[in-house]
Amino acid sequence: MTGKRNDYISWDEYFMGIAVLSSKRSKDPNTQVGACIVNDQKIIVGVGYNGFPIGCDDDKLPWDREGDWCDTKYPYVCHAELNAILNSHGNLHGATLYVALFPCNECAKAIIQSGIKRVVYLSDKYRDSDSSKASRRMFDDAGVRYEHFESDKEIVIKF
Ligand SMILES: O=c1ccn([C@H]2C[C@H](O)[C@@H](COP(=O)(O)O)O2)c(=O)[nH]1
Ligand SMILES: [Zn+2]
Repeated sequence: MTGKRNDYISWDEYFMGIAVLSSKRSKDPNTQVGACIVNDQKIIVGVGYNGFPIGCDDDKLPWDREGDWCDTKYPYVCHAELNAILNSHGNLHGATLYVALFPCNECAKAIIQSGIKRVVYLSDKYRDSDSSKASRRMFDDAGVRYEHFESDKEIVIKF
């Protein structure tokens, strides 16, 4: 056989694959989110997933979705996009964020402020929420492009 193989994955599939793999580290029982930031040289400059802050015990803080706000996960969980930004090194201006879930309004603010200019997302399950509407509004104003990830590939990892 001669020549290169042609069933290799695209850059978008590669980086979204890393975002999805990162989500597998999440301990959230309902929604696992991973994020991967890539600079304009196609170099990964940050990864993250949703979880409690460093030093906060995942076995002690709540994972509930409902009840008294302080007894749910929401006030404590650090979102995947924010973790990826906080974990990043180097300049994020013009970078692309690959993320397993369309960013909430709080993450949208951090994305814009960090200089990220393109967001590629997989799930948009909260599309009709006020938070998603606010994110789209801010992205549109700030000139951040966002696009749904499309692929017909299946990537299986077996260890
Ligand atoms: O922009 C976002 C929005 C949400 N997340 C995280 C935060 C939570 O851990 C889950 C959402 O939980 P639900 O049970 O689906 O409400 O997703 C994130 O990382 N980034
Ligand atoms: Zn968020």
